[in-house]
Amino acid sequence: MGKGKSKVVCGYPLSIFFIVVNEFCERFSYYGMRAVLVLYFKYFLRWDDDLATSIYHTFVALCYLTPILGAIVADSWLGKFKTIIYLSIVYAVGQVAMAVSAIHDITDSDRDGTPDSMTFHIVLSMVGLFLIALGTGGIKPCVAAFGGDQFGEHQDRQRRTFFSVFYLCINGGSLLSTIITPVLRAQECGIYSKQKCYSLAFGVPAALMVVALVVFIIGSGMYYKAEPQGNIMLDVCKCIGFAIKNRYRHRSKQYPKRQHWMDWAEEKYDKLLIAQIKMVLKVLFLYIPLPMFWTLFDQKGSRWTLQATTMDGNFGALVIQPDQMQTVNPILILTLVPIMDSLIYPLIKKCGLNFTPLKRMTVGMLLAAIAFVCAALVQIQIDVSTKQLLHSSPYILSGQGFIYFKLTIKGKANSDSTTVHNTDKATFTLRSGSQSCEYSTNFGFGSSYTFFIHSTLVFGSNCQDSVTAVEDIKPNSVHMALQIPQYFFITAGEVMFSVTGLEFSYSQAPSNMKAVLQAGWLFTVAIGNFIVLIVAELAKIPKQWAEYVLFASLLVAVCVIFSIMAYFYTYIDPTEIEAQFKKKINEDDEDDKSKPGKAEVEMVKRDSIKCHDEYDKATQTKM
Ligand SMILES: NCC(=O)N[C@@H](CCC(N)=O)C(=O)O
Repeated sequence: MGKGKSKVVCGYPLSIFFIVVNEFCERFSYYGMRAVLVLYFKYFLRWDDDLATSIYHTFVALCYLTPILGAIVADSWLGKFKTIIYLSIVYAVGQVAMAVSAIHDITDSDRDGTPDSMTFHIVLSMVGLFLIALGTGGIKPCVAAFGGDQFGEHQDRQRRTFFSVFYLCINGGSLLSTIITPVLRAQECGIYSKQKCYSLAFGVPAALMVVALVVFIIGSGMYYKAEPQGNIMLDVCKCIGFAIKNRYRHRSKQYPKRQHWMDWAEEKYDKLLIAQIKMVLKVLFLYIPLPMFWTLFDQKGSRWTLQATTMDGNFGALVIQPDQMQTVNPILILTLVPIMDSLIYPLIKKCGLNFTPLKRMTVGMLLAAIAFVCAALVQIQIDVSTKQLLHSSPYILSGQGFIYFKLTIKGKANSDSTTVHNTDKATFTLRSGSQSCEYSTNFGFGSSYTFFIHSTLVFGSNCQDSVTAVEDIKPNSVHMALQIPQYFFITAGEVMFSVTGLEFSYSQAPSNMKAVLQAGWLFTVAIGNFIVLIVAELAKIPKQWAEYVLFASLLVAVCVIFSIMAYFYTYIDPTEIEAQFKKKINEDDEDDKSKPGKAEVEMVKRDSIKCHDEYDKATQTKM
């Protein structure tokens, strides 16, 4: 059944239990730390919003670039198992560095509650983040591919289920940590003085990373560990370089054409390697349009959260903060993945439709585009209902015996600033020397008020009558629940696109390049994030709804291109192709030994024909 020494439970190798638990803990660690990172920059390191945002996105982008490094190390040097162990240690050290960097007491020699040497905290946290990006990115392509490796050749169904469960664990970990770490951060802790407890908010993810590592090591005896097969990336680059050079040297018409430009490497390179490179190039070519999906998907954390700040988060007993709306995504993932796997896909199959991976991914893209149309409609609703400036208070009342102050009620979640939460009855204390009095009022989410305090105010008495509140900006009236449809569509799209793509990247990769192709898949996420920055910077569309429509249209256009490319894609079984190649190569070697005088040029031609035959035989199914 499975390939390792693992026991088999209900048709699944027991070893994958350790892999999915490891993933759960690792994702808890990653998303938990990420959830409070911007607030740490802003309120602990005292950075402004722009610097905090830029460093945050640079960190996320780095997390999706380092998978290439991890994959190269795994596939060509250490193997996936050792790579996961070593990089998990690097990762855990990074998380611990973050936790330590957030202990204000370390440099708070005057014990006033603020660090005295910010440089120490900044340097330590940057080193921590670099190690985390190296660790999380490095192990990411290896863990998924290592899980896939545990299944035997005839366990396609189980392997597909594994990738779904794997995705559930990612989102289970992310959901829990996104709820828990902000709560931990809001606690107060410290030795000399009590401050917001970022060290605890980073410390718990660090502990979870150690748990992830321990769980992974416990499963050690059960795993199937494929041996690394030399510096495959270097071989691939050399082989491609040689094919291009050789093709250029033989550009004259007198040389017969070859079926594929990579066949020009045949004079020097193993036919198996050439076939494997062809497989990888085919999939990488198909990846070209994919970043556009991530461009839309990753705006949940930016544009959609900003949109939520202009909405009403009052759900009766529960007041939802704008950034908490993001938890709708993992909640929906946990609901939709089982529904899709056990109901929708089998139903589609029963109807006789062949809903292939590439068709699923195409539908996933369309759903993401629909999500952005929903976001645009919500935005129009917000724009219509919004925020007219009712008064320009300073001009109305200057010099009339009033002093005034302005208060904006922001929909920020648990920020460290003095935030008055939606529908809270806020109480202000007005002081003059030792005298004071209190003023209370109710606020609406997103509203802005100017308070006029009469200069004849008598302290000691109730100051309620001496303060006049004027509403400058109306409270948000469009409810955050209206974001649920866009979250639903983007998450349904994610299930079809991302879960399927993860498995597709594994199943279509040659045995020695599984992690490399996973890294290629993750690289599309990094590119997608860069596109957000570029489009947001260059397009500068004044209306937010129009920007949403632009992104939706771009994705639909890209989706059409992808569906055409997918139509011409032929699914392969890399294991079968590799086995056939190895067999043929052995037969040829035997042949050559028995016929030593055969002309070399004839041999190249014959092998080339066989090579195409094997490849063609094994690539029959279309989109
Ligand atoms: N719902 C978020 C999620 O599942 N994220 C996954 C996949 C991210 C990606 N872009 O590939 C994760 O591994 O964090």
